[in-house]
Amino acid sequence: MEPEAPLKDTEEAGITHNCGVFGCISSGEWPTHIDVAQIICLGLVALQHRGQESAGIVTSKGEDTKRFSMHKGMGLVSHVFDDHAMMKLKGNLGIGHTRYSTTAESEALNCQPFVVHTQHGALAVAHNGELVNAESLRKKVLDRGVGLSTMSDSELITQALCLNPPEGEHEGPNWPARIKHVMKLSPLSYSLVLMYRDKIYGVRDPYGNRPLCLGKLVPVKKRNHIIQPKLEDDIEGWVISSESSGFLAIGARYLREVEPGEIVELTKHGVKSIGIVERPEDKLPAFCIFEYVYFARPDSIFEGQVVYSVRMQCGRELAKEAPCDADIVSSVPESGTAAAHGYSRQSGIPFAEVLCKNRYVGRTFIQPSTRLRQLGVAKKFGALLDNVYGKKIVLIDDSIVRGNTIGPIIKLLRDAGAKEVHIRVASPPIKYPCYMGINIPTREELIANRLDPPELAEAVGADSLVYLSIGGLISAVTYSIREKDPKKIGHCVACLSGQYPEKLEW
Ligand SMILES: O=P(O)(O)OC[C@H]1O[C@H](OP(=O)(O)OP(=O)(O)O)[C@H](O)[C@@H]1O
Ligand SMILES: NC(=O)CC[C@H](N)C(=O)O
Ligand code: SF4
Ligand SMILES: [Mg+2]
Repeated sequence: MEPEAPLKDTEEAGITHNCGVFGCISSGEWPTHIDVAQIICLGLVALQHRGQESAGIVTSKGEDTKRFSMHKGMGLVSHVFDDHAMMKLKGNLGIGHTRYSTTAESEALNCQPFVVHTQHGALAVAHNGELVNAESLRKKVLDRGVGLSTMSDSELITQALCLNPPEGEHEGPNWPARIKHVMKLSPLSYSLVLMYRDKIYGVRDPYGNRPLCLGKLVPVKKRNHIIQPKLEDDIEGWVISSESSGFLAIGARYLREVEPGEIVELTKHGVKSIGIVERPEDKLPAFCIFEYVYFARPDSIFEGQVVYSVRMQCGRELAKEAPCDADIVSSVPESGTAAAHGYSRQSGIPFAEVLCKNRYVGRTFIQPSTRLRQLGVAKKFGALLDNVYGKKIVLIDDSIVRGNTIGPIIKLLRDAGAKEVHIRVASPPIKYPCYMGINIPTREELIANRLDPPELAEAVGADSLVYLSIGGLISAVTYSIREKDPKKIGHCVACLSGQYPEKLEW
């Protein structure tokens, strides 16, 4: 059967937009022997999946409040940071950013980190998230008679940090108090890294909506290809990052997550927690559940668990909720694969690959024109004929958003001789917009608002189609952390349920 409605007027696939933030500070004697800018650059490469529009790095020697070295530009990290750019970036500490725009245009003006000159010297800020009350905060800042040069909510945060805290300041700037003040003015969503003179601050909003974690840089001694840390006191520095995925690549060891509402301070002497801004009493954390489902790299760690293992558990839950009589379980690579392995283990049906992905075509949504985007899926996959021909297949994908991807893939499999194709989706139907840093299509564009599962199955040419339930997703995500204090566990599922962590301003 030819795929119908979901493929009309298609533009892109998936849910888009996030950002990556990264910071690094060297320990011991300054000037340091480690190449801080290079570490940040590699750290950003490992966060590239979070943002591919622009990238920037700001470094500092840590002795001067007036001067930072900075390089920012449009495009991928490897494109922005050529040898010439890297030469400019000297220093003992620095922060970096890789961006997908949410609140202002994707153009050079809005590249991050933002640098602002305060009454006490230069401050650099990198932000992942989106302020839910940007409008009123914007008004507050503008009412002080200060101008903003962009529409970016990240620049707004930077300027809001220039406001003196209500209790005033006596001996120079009190950054922790300023940060707390801004956190009280805006509850979410942000994970921030800030640099002022010889310090980096890391900040996670009180709901912990966006991820942020800490690592330590250990000396790299290659022996049998294993990175061996020497003694504890040999630590070469500290890093802070949206995800831990890049830590091994830069010789860093995972330390811990920054807690919801926590402010941490990184200096040449170490990392310390300098305060927590609490949520309202009755509120649980609201960590974005789609970090587990789709955004994050599978080797990252959130809440003490590896993302890949959580995705496998989603597949197990799906097998319990939506069993299927089939010859093989397979996946839509990349993000659906871990869940397919979980489904296979739970059901006892063997896993086999049915699609070969062209690794040089990136996530579908980054394609530049409508025509190329429409061709996206076809450009991206080929069918593995021997695994497909005459088979009843359960095909797992992590999510269905606009419904652009799944129809052409089913057609590809049928053309290759598949006997039956049953779709199982390792997350629930997405029905509502996100106001916290993720660009989810409009309600009309979201296929789950137009077609229920049997209608969608028919439209995309599947023999059956079942989504994981919200309860099933939450139990997969909390499966390995169920022993933890229940007050410390909570996930945002607003795009699935319509229940937002805070009352929205509009
Ligand atoms: O319903 P749609 O709007 O078509 O979007 C859903 C698809 O988009 C994402 O894949 P993507 O190709 O972006 O990335 P991936 O390789 O990480 O799976 C997601 O994993 C689904 O496969
Ligand atoms: N996706 C993000 O986290 C974006 C951060 C910020 N709102 C911007 O648009 O630059
Ligand atoms: S609404 Fe959805 S995408 Fe947005 S933060 Fe919540 S779970 Fe994540
Ligand atoms: Mg996919």
